[in-house]
Amino acid sequence: AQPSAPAPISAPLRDLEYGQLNFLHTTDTHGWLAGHLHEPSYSADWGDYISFSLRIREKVEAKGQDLLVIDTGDRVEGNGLYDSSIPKGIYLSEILRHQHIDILTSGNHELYQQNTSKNELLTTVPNFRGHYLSSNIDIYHPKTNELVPLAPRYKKFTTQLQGIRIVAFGFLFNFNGNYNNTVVQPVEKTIQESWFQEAIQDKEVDLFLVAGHVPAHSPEYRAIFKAIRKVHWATPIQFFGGHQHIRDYAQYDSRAFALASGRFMETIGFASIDGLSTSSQPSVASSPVFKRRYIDNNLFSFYHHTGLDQDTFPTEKGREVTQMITDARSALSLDTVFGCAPRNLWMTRVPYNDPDSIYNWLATEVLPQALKDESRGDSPAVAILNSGGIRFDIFKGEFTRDSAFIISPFPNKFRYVKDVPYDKVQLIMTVLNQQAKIVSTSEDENPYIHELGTPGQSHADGDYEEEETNKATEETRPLIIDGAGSHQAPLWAKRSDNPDIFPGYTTKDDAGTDGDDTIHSPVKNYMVPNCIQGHIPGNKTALSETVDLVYIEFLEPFLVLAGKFAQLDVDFINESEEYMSGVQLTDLITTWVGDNWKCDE
Ligand SMILES: O=c1ccn([C@@H]2O[C@H](COP(=O)(O)O)[C@@H](O)[C@H]2O)c(=O)[nH]1
Ligand SMILES: [Zn+2]
Ligand SMILES: [Zn+2]
Repeated sequence: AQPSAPAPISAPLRDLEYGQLNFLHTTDTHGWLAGHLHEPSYSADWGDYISFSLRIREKVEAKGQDLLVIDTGDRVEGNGLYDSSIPKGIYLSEILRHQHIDILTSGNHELYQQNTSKNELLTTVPNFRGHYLSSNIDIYHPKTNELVPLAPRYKKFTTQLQGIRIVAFGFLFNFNGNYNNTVVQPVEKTIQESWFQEAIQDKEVDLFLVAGHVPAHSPEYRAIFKAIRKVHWATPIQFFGGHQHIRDYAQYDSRAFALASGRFMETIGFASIDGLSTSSQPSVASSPVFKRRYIDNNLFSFYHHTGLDQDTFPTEKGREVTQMITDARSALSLDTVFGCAPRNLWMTRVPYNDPDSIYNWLATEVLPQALKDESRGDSPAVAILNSGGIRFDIFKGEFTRDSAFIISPFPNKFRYVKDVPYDKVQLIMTVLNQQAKIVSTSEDENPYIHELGTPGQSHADGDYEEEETNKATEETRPLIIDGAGSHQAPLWAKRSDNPDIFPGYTTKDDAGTDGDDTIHSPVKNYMVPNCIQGHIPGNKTALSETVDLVYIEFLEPFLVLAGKFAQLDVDFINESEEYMSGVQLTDLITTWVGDNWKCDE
């Protein structure tokens, strides 16, 4: 039966512009497959996304067009649905696999821990066999210890309906923070290898598709673009990227574009290309036309773009996956409440030293009050955290087991070295927060910098003033509805008369300012330093000349470098010891919340 027409809802949405070949893209989902439970604008879950892609497929295939679904990595670390199970990821892998993904790749987060990359090799790659590509990652096979590609380097395939001939690759940016069971080869070196050179020599190609956990604007993608263009001066190239947690679209030339689709299941990226050649029509007269759209991940947008409604939109598979997510969250007790936050605490909505900054809260309350190694007696300490280790805001209200993993998912412990001159610690802080100047070896942006600070931000000039960004904002967040579950459309979606425009993503990219599907008003945002410090005890003036230098272990390689610049004669790797019996930041936060943030009876 014909689905009934959707209820007319007046709202400021831009439509999708379909083409001969269409794409849906996710990146940096970091375990947020339940969507955002407190933010209606991003409240659709992986089950809804499955329904959405099935419905879009029906729509485009009815017109004889093709659809490809892409994911570019960082699927793990960042949400209780992944991080709270033992072992990590057991529920997530099962939920993920129900989406049909045509091309997927690994991010850096799949490689930090030995078990995570092992799980990619033994579970995710087989779950997506024939679709998972890994052009520049090798792994020591856990059974044979042989160094093998994590997944096939590339593939050539032909689209179902039109016979568009595609050569696809799957890259990771030049990452060097991986555990030593994997090897990431720099992109620039990989593209000189014979398999890549042979792949791009193919003359019977209508499109090169480069999926990767690589920023849309990056030296890595420019190198791949140049390598392909050396052989094919006009063949269209569509890149999909990620890692910076931003919406972005880069134009390399009139036939080569790169789309990056945000983070944390806030965004479903859409791209389309018209005017491609095909196997049956190998030459076309006109130039291809590329389009892009960033879809806010909520049911209101999904209904709008599919032309369906709450009765006609859901698919059986989508409903089943939504149920799987609900069951997994319940099995993992993710709604267990540890305390109630008295106010919102923001990552970038306010300056990092503002009373409403999450970093200020950590530096002045959590670290001084909860981080203390009793074996160190009265020794004062300075504890250093990388801002990038804090992943999300805290909302006023219930602070749950899920919240703890959302804010601090990493299993990093604290380490320390004794009796470090206080002035050297401050010098180290200065060095860490100006890392860009010190480690940059070329004019290109150095990916090393991204390994320290808050994702999506560059700290090159060391200033932290207000700047406009395209992130979601506090004004979006008052839409939080007490007690609301997921599947909530934005509040304004319910107003059919004169919809308000709420602040949110207002993306500016190489194609202009019309990329977002939902029209928002812009917001301001603040830069965050690479690292913050907390004084233990908290009173700085009472510090003696030397302190214990405590740091989150992720920082150790950066401290080695910064220590050299500060002329501190400390061997961090051999002289440091575990602090407070190996407590992790997540546990520290949970304990502090339980002790300090009581819920009203
Ligand atoms: O153990 C870890 C691993 C990573 N980080 C931080 O994560 C970001 C990178 O995250 P993306 O999602 O790839 O952008 C990096 O800036 C590290 O600061 C960490 O703190 N601990
Ligand atoms: Zn990420
Ligand atoms: Zn990443």
